Amino acid sequence: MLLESVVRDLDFTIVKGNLDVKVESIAYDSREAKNNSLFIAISGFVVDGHDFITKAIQKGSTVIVVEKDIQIDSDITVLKVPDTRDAMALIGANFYHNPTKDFNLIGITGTNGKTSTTYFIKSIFEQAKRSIGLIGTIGTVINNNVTKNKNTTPESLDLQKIFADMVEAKSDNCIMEVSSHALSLKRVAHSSFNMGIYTNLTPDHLELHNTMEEYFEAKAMLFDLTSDYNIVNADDEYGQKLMKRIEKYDTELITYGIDTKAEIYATNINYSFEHTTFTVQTPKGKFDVKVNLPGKIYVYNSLAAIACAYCAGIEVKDIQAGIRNVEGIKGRLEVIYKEDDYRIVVDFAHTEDSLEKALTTLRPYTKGKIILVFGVYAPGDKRGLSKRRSMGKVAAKYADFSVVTSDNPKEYDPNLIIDEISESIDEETSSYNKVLDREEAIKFAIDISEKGDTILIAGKGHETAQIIGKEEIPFNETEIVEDFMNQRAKTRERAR
Ligand SMILES: CC(=O)N[C@H]1[C@@H](OP(=O)(O)OP(=O)(O)OC[C@H]2O[C@@H](n3ccc(=O)[nH]c3=O)[C@H](O)[C@@H]2O)O[C@H](CO)[C@@H](O)[C@@H]1O[C@H](C)C(=O)N[C@@H](C)C(=O)N[C@H](CCC(=O)O)C(=O)O
Ligand SMILES: Nc1ncnc2c1ncn2[C@@H]1O[C@H](COP(=O)(O)OP(=O)(O)OP(=O)(O)O)[C@@H](O)[C@H]1O
Repeated sequence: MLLESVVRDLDFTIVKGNLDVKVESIAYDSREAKNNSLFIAISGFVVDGHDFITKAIQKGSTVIVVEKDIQIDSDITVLKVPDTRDAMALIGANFYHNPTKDFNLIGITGTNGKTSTTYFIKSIFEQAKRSIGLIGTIGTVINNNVTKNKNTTPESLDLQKIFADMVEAKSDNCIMEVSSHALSLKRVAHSSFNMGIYTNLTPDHLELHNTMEEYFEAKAMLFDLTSDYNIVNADDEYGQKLMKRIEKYDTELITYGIDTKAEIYATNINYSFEHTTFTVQTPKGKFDVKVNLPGKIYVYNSLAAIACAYCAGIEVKDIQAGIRNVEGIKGRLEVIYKEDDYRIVVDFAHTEDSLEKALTTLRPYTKGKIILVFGVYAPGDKRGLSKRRSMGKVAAKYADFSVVTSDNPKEYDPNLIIDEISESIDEETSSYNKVLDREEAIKFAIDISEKGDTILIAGKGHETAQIIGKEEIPFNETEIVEDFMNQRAKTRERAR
């Protein structure tokens, strides 16, 4: 593609060279630069992409896009823009022929419930025979092929490529999780969203956003990018705030809730561990729904999906079947071992709110004790302290016994992280133990458990690796529990 087309609608100045250059590929990492590529220099959190321009040129880049004044001697084209992250989103959209204009793009944001809601939406759309791609924490799904993403919401250039792949695969719809990082770091800039869905807002990622207000503003940005419908949880305090923020927009606002009467709301809710049934009231009438997951959180998540399907004009029978067909979601209150009323459950809860919700959801179905195995995934320095303390408080309040262990310590000292969580628990109760190694922590929890207990292994959910230092170490909680239980059964058999 000619550079002139690649930079269409971009705000830039030509530092040197001209626009009559053929661009064969685009890179934001010098290691990915190829012959006749355009390299975009991003000022990162760790390093500065402007320091890798020479490397990119050595690898064949012939166009460089910068946001800083940089001396470049090579005989190439250099463009300067106010913000290279924003420029990358527009350049990506241009290079891949604006794929989001060719399908119905639905974005979902909020602290918790995004992944689960996307799975309900996907199932409903498929039931209605509408093709749909998915982008989120579990990966990208196109025609049921799953590929992993580095981030929940990929970098803008990668995202535009995924959108283009979806258009090529003839997906008419795309449901994607939009993280607050993505909104702040312009990963979804220049994408045309038809619908935006808001779930809830509770403390998380404050190392990037500093305050809840900043965090809210980041999430709210999604609703500046939507054209047709905004779907908002009316029971959520920040949802109410969002509704006020967007009330003047032309986009139609559809609310959902349980405690607040909203456009889409649930009544007659009946809970059991295996499933929840309720009646949904909509402006066009009511119908019954069955969700195969326990607790109020999955009523919310299915309501968000129902509101989305309602806006898309999907028939009631397809909505009902679509929700019912979701048998369970990997790593979301997933029972990985069961013997009578004894259960071992894996859940992706990794914030104070989700941990509280997971523990309170399990409580009514636990005859004995709830034993919680958890760590905290947050920067191991001062920035992660409040998360460690508040998750410690939740554990002390809602679990009967906590085994404090490592989550993804990354480059931080896991012992310090565990000590800080434990200090917070210790202010309330002495019912906890520290076990550094996560596998040993799981085994310890099983060893101290009794009939009727529930063990909740929280934090990693569907993940199959632990990040220690810079290494990703395979770590599969389901396999660890299965192997350990098999071994125990054999040992007991031999002892008889
Ligand atoms: C804080 C954050 O979001 N960081 C993202 C950011 O990294 P960064 O700005 O620190 O990049 P950097 O390492 O300083 O490098 C700067 C630039 O130099 C380039 N470079 C670097 C080295 C080199 O040799 N050559 C070169 O050109 C890099 O490619 C980059 O363009 O840009 C990178 C490239 O796009 C992202 O991969 C990276 O996500 C990291 C891995 C991350 O952990 N992000 C998390 C916090 C995140 O985004 N999470 C959200 C929310 C998840 C949730 O729902 O909870 C998500 O959407 O995943
Ligand atoms: N509506 C909800 N409100 C509060 N907590 C929830 C809700 N739905 C799910 N959870 C809890 O949050 C955890 C993560 O859920 P899910 O993966 O759906 O959220 P997410 O928003 O995609 O999270 P992430 O962005 O971190 O991937 C679940 O394992 C569960 O413990």
